[in-house]
Amino acid sequence: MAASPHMLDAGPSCLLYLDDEQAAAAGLAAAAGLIALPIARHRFPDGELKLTLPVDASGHLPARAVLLRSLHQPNDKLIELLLAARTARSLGVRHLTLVAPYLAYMRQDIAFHPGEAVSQRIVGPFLADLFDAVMTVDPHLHRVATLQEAVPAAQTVVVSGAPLLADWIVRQRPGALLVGPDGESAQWVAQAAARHGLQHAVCTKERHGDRSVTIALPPVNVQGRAVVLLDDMASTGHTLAQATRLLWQAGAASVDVAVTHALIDAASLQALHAAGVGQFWSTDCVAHPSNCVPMASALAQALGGLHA
Ligand SMILES: O=P(O)(O)OC[C@H]1O[C@H](OP(=O)(O)OP(=O)(O)O)[C@H](O)[C@@H]1O
Repeated sequence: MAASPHMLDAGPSCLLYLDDEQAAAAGLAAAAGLIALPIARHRFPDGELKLTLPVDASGHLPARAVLLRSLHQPNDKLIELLLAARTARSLGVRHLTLVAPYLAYMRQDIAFHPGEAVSQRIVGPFLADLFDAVMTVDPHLHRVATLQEAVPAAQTVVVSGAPLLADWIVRQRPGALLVGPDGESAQWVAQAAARHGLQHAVCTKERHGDRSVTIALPPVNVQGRAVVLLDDMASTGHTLAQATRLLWQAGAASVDVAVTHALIDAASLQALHAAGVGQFWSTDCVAHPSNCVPMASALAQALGGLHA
């Protein structure tokens, strides 16, 4: 079936997803009123990938489509996006939106040493070349003001997990003190605190290496307070572990953690608990046992705005 102007006007009509994100796709499709269609994957013995897109009886896809792919552990996934997006175009998709709840390769935004690849400046345009629009949640854009700068030439939409994390936190720890572990987290901590009239403060952090950071607590009295550390992501967990130790030393009554992106593995999470973290909560941007805050409704709402 060839794409008609009517179909283009009708908004996205399908949500394409890879087979390991069936649950996330079902949630987003239901919230957004889309039909979820799986892309089948086959890995050849030599490691190469074959994708098969879910075409209709005449071998086509709808004129508008959304591709859901959260980009944690991203290296294979970037090849998937390349194969899927180019194939979708050849099968009739004229407007293609990437929904990447976690957007990878945004953290290296400058060359810290001569010769380093500035990944954000390479992966962002790569995605812009494949997709008409790119949507993500709380991207890590330290020295870049907007996602549009990182992903030029595509329409960009940023959804925040902070309000929904705040709703969760206030139910679990009413009256908590929200603390951000570094300057960049201030944007999310302030937003979450304002939503429920919570007190908040932000640490300062110096990063020395992948697993080495120095943190200083803000000048706020944490004695006897239920503290919730709020950040965009936990990866090795060293940032949150160090902040947690300092908060306990300063007399906090409890320290829990809420993050948008739970990139942390089981061993690092265990180390975080050993450092004094009580509960560890996350949105479902990255599938993880700690997921307790679904993002489907917020993403669906943003998709509606994108295609309105
Ligand atoms: O769990 P971890 O391994 O500690 O990583 C997570 C931390 O890293 C990121 O900040 P980062 O230090 O990269 O901020 P920067 O952009 O200021 O370097 C992120 O915002 C977290 O605070």
